[in-house]
Amino acid sequence: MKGLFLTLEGIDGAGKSSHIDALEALFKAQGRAVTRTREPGGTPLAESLRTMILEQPMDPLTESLLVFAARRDHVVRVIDPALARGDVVLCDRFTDATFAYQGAGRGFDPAVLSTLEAWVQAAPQALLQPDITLWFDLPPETAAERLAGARLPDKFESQPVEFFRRVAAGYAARAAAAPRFARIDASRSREQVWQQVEAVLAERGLVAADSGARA
Ligand SMILES: Nc1ncnc2c1ncn2[C@@H]1O[C@H](COP(=O)(O)OP(=O)(O)OP(=O)(O)O)[C@@H](O)[C@H]1O
Ligand SMILES: Cc1cn([C@H]2C[C@H](O)[C@@H](COP(=O)(O)O)O2)c(=O)[nH]c1=O
Repeated sequence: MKGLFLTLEGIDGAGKSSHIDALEALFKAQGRAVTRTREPGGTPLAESLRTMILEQPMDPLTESLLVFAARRDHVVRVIDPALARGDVVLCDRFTDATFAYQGAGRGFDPAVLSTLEAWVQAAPQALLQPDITLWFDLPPETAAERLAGARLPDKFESQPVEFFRRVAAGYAARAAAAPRFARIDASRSREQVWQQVEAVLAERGLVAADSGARA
């Protein structure tokens, strides 16, 4: 069976992670093997880099290089082998996050990011890209309200709302340019958000219409 690469994207606090358990259950109920992972991270080396990226101040080029270094290790050790086995890879963030955060958020040159992407995601036929990207779209003010008090903010979560407006605009631009994006209105209740996720997967023929899984 052909592997399926599904990524979840959105600003911090958009509600992505709240649906990963249900996504895993949904695909497993269809008889699929699932590899769950995240970025930055997903391998011991990439998780070490994640700690640096999320905790230490650095300039946007350093940040971009570390994010792509982590991604290279992740792609080679986890994502490529899982897709070759025919797994569904559920990845909490991937390269769209780099264009949104380092590109739109930090103002770093997207042409340099595209070059790094080409090196890191090089594949025999074409660039490795997600088959589908669930984009959890939520106003930054609502995300900030949801995150307030929920956990200790990391380097990115401590950024002002203007930063997240730019990140959100970055995601919107990526989504407008690539049909693999499916916009999820993340301002709804958890149940309504999950219903949108299920509907999108069914519309795209990735799961059976009435799968029975619940968020
Ligand atoms: N639909 C919803 N309505 C209200 N609150 C929600 C909803 N979905 C998630 N939340 C809450 O919002 C907060 C952020 O959710 P979650 O951790 O899933 O977001 P995230 O996109 O994974 O964030 P991050 O990328 O920063 O880890 C959590 O406290 C979660 O319980
Ligand atoms: C992949 C990737 C991530 N980031 C940022 C986005 C988030 O603020 C954190 C990851 O935290 P999460 O709770 O696991 O979502 O990292 C980034 O700036 N660039 C990237 O490429």
